Amino acid sequence: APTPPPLTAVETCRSHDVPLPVARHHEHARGPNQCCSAMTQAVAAPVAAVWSVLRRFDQPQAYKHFVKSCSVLVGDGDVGTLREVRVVSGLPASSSTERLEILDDERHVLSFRVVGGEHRLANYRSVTTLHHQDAGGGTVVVESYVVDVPPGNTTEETRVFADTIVKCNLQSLARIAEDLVKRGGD
Ligand SMILES: C[C@H](/C=C/[C@]1(O)[C@@]2(C)CO[C@]1(C)CC(=O)C2)CC(=O)O
Repeated sequence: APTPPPLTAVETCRSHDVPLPVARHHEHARGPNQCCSAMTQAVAAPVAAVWSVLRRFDQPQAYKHFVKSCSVLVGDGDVGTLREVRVVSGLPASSSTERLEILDDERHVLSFRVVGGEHRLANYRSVTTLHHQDAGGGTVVVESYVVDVPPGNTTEETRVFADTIVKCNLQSLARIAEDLVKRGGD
């Protein structure tokens, strides 16, 4: 059976009863040769614990296992900060220069965009938001992105590639935050 069309970010948010105002953050203007996607991750830890890991723009390697190292080129960790990410071997990438676009400690919204580097995901921009799960005190993470489809790849190939990395990142973020809470939130 043909793969179903990917849910739009707003539909994804709706499907996880994420309040629509938050879904607004995940509406990306998609150009003709771009692809976008959105996914969610449940975390058995409070929003504050997940946010404490997610918000560290200078330390993505805390949960992104494709990142070998990160150095801050400009800024102090707030909006406008530029980081240079070095990537593990085995990916069609070696480095990425990324700018922090949104860091909202009240509404738990983080967004960055790729502004350079040696890789194939030109103009990648993502938005990640955290939501309190009504029952159980856990967290739902919603992450969406928009990216150029590289020459020689289809939209679907691009989406599968980026989705796979984002899913790994979100699963790792969930484990790290859950361990943090188990260890007593040190
Ligand atoms: C898909 C996105 C990141 C991708 C990369 O950071 C990169 C921009 C350089 O290396 C990668 C890990 C893979 C790649 O090909 C393009 C997920 C995220 O980190 O938030």
